[in-house]
Amino acid sequence: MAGLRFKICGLTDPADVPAALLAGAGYLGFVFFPKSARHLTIPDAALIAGTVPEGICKVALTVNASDAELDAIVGGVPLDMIQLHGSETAERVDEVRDRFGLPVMKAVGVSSEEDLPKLDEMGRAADQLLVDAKPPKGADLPGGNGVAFDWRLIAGRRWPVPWMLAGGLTPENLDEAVRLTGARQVDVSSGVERAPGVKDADRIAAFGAAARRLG
Ligand SMILES: O=C(O)c1ccccc1NCC(=O)[C@H](O)[C@H](O)COP(=O)(O)O
Repeated sequence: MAGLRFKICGLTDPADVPAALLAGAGYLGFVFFPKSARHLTIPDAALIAGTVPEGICKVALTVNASDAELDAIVGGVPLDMIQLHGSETAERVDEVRDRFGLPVMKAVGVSSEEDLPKLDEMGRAADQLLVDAKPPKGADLPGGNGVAFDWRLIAGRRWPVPWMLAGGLTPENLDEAVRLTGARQVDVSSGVERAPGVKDADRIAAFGAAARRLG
């Protein structure tokens, strides 16, 4: 398989796009979740996504969104994929794919072995899996918390669809995370920020360099 592909998630500024592209990102994520510091309005997301060249996958990240909310997002922003990051069921994954005609990436939070069957279930339903850390107790956000899970839990596990490792990744720990899990796609948000919702071009470049070394 080709080199390590990565997604920079939670872009909030138009200047984040060239930084991510220069680093070699293959996916860019836009967060639609008002409690998040990375939340974008539809016009702001349209402005940023509109600058992304063809061939780079633009992902809308939503949490238990209704059809009406998804209608507004998909109707207002140029997108290539929908990420479902809430408690959506396999049936909802199918519904969203059918209604919007876009591939669906389903996020599953992992903190113990008990979470692994969910990965298998969603690996049969979704077009891609995002294998993320479960949020800490009491967290406001179901993802983007900058925490990692025990990567050994998924060592050697595979699913029938492409999957991405996420949760607490940084330029510094990417090597170990990939070595332990065998991931060929990864996702990062907090690890390339200087403050919640504020991406750091130098850290994005460092993440891209770490990904290239693993490619
Ligand atoms: O990033 C957010 O603010 C967010 C809000 C609500 C649901 C999910 C969210 N992020 C999901 C992602 O795909 C993150 O990139 C992923 O959880 C990894 O985040 P991090 O641990 O901060 O690198």
